[in-house]
Amino acid sequence: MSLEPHPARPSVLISAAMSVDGHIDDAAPERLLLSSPEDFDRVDALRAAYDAILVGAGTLRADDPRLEVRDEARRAARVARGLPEHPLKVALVGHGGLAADLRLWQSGGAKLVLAPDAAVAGLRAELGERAEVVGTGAGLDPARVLDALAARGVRRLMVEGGGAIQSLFLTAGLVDEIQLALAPFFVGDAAAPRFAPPVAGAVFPQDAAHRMTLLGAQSLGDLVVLRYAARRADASRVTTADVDRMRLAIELSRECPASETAYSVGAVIVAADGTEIACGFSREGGDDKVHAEESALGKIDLTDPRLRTATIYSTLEPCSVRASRPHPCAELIRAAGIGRVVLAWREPALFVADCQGVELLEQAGATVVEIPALAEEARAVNAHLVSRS
Ligand SMILES: NC(=O)C1=CN([C@@H]2O[C@H](COP(=O)(O)OP(=O)(O)OC[C@H]3O[C@@H](n4cnc5c(N)ncnc54)[C@H](OP(=O)(O)O)[C@@H]3O)[C@@H](O)[C@H]2O)C=CC1
Ligand SMILES: Nc1c(N[C@@H]2O[C@H](COP(=O)(O)O)[C@@H](O)[C@H]2O)[nH]c(=O)[nH]c1=O
Repeated sequence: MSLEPHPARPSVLISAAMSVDGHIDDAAPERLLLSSPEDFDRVDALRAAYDAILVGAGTLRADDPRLEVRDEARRAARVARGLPEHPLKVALVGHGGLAADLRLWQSGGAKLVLAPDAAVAGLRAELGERAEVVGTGAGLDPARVLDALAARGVRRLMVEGGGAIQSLFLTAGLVDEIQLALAPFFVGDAAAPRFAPPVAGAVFPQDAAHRMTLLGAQSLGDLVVLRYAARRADASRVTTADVDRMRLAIELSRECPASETAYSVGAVIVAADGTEIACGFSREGGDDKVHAEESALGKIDLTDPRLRTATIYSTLEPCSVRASRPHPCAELIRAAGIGRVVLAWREPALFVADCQGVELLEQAGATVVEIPALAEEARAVNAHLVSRS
């Protein structure tokens, strides 16, 4: 576990072609061409403008794509700008099982396979020199995928699909723009893959109350290409639901066994759909060292996919150093993949001279939100300590 600061995450474009009834392919084994030649040329120009192109394992298996910049002049223009001929080709893979003779491996340009740590050894054995294989931790958190790409100098990422990967980035609130080519026909098969299918337990931030901004609609022969600013989730805003959940965390903090040497803190972890995942409080369960966040995190399954879009509420700023345990709570929170942290009260200089919990979390890419209106209530539970500070 480490909390290295990371360079800015790349901007993310989702590019896809869809039938008017919302499908990105049919159910037949051959790849369905939704785009026209002019539209494929538009996609080629887009590819040439990006640092990396990403697809999921499902697309690799179904379509066997090359993901190349086809147009020679565009490749030459990239080289003239000091770039490689082709953008970095990135595959997100969950379990392995990629054929050694996929066209991607024979095609030009560097290839990077990102996979959960558990799948890395198998993929390296499968692929040999065909692609670099890098582990992303316990699962495939899209924010960590972006961090890994940022560390390789990727500033602009084009996500080409498929459906599961579109939903993964969209529901994580990590997409800046969508370019959707609408093909003038129906697929008419419920078994056919659809654009951005629903994901259990996840919500799309671009809902009816948060409509996307139309950037343009271009006619291209019989297709129309829609461009939307996808509006990232505004995670830095305090919502009414945040206040309600922080009040719950403050209630929990009142359950802490009394201590003269440690704060009483409550913590609640909530999924993006509002479901409570876990909660905890300081010194819970007879463990006189356990912190509230640590206690809550200790009750969850760290592979739970809801964590990547979850929020943790803590009445006190998560700790940045600990004498009694190896990992401070700021580190535990990021290691769990939780990207949003809401707190009521910054840690005063009493037990630790200068708590850096907020700074550590922000450096690690988390969004930290304070609710100053509830600070006094959270502090009051600790009045016997802070009256001395
Ligand atoms: N019309 C268009 O513009 C496009 C259409 N397509 C179509 O999309 C279809 C493929 O889409 P789909 O089957 O959804 O596959 P995807 O390409 O979206 O890949 C999904 C796979 O990605 C891996 N993965 C890694 N991390 C995650 C995660 N956190 N969540 C979900 N998946 C993860 C899994 O691999 P593993 O199986 O190893 O666990 C999973 O099976 C094809 O029919 C293709 O033709 C694709 C691109 C563009
Ligand atoms: N079928 C379809 C798309 N499919 C996308 O194009 C990829 C294939 O790229 P290549 O290797 O260059 O042929 C494929 O894997 C998928 O990402 N894209 C589109 O713009 N329109 C389409 O109709």
